[in-house]
Amino acid sequence: MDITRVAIGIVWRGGRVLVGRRSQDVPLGGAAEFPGGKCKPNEPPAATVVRECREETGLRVRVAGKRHRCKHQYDHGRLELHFFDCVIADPDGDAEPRPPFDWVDLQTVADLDFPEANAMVLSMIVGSPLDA
Ligand SMILES: Nc1nc2c([nH]c(=O)n2[C@@H]2O[C@H](COP(=O)(O)OP(=O)(O)OP(=O)(O)O)[C@@H](O)[C@H]2O)c(=O)[nH]1
Repeated sequence: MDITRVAIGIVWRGGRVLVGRRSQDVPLGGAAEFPGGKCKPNEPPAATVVRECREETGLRVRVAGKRHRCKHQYDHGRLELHFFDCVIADPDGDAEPRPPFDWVDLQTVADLDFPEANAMVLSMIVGSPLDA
């Protein structure tokens, strides 16, 4: 069965991370989400995450490191998810994300309703935040 590669960014700034909300008309509509999306054919996940963060939030990020990789079966398909820790590329520049994305502290993140596949990475980031 086909597996779709997805790259997701945990974008850090001052102990907070970027979180948005999926629109209602897509799979897992209304759930909280980190910026990210499907990899294009032959696109490395680390490149996807930079592209998707820019498209979705308007912010330029750089990858600080790999955080987690997992496979997950949803009703809408089987995914291979690549999670990356990211930071704002220009730390002195504008870091105001485009709505619905916003900077959210980890205590709040832990209480939000994310897609199932995020469960492991959520406990990882709460237990071991990136100092950025
Ligand atoms: N962006 C994002 N997607 C996530 C997260 N967790 C998670 O399971 N996913 C899943 O990963 C997949 C991402 O696909 P997407 O539909 O957002 O991708 P995309 O932006 O390329 O969409 P498009 O097909 O409309 O261009 C969805 O199935 C989504 O449910 C998350 O934290 N952020």
